[in-house]
Amino acid sequence: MGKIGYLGPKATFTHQAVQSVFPNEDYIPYKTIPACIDAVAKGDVSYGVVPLENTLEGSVNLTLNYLIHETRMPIVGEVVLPIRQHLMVHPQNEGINERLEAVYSHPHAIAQCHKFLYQYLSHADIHETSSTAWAAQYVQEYPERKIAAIANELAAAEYGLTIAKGDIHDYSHNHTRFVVLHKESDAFVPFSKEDGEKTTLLVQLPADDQSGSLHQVLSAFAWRRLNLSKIESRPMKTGLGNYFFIIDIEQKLDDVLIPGAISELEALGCTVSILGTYAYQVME
Ligand SMILES: O=C(O)C(=O)C[C@]1(C(=O)O)C=C[C@@H](O)C=C1
Repeated sequence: MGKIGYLGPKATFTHQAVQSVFPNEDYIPYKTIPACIDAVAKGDVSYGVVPLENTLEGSVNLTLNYLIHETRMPIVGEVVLPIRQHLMVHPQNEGINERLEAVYSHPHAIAQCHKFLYQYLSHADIHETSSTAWAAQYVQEYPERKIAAIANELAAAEYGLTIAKGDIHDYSHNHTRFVVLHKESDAFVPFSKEDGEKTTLLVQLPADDQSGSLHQVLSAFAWRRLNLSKIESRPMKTGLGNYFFIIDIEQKLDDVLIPGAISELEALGCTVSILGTYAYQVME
């Protein structure tokens, strides 16, 4: 299977996603999402796993931007995990919640707990880190400081922290989609079960902006009865008002329908790239 890269350090949510898809393999943690994607491109690891979207916070922009603008690595699989966020402190600081001076975590985790932080910890400074587990490790290293991390149970155990308050995410339906990347677009992913299939397209509208262009794009899918599960616009970074559209279709690339839709979009003057065609697994 080769080595599997992920957004580390040990005990991030991404680490959990990796373990659920690739049990008992060699894992390599990377400090950032771009470093993990580049490791796949350079062949330092065979597969890379990075977060893509959260139910409460939406897309992980860093992942999307890097995959679109910097290093196009095919998506070969997706895993969806339930996300439970906990507030954790060094055991020496148990019971000091009201006197906490700062809270550390990944921006997405902080955003998932906004209401909790506003209600109970508005006196504390909030610091963003490259991952939740990085924040937990930092709290472990500074027992003399009155600080906490927001991270998962695995991180509390890995870094010897005490959970001061469990399940602090603002809405119970909290899930994150993680994508599996590989240099070969048809690489095998050892899912224990498959819950569905998807194809992700990147569509650029014709340069001469005309009324109804997006409507025509959507029609190409609608009359073929291709169900879409997501459409999102992302800046092309060429000027205000210039966007790509990322479109998820609820099926794998076939011989007729999706190629037909792509040809129709190209005839309309769109530029279309396939970011991946893959199966996904939903973990309980
Ligand atoms: O920091 C982590 O533990 C991650 O795996 C990153 C990440 C994210 O980017 O969304 C993954 C899942 C949670 O939604 C919060 C953080």
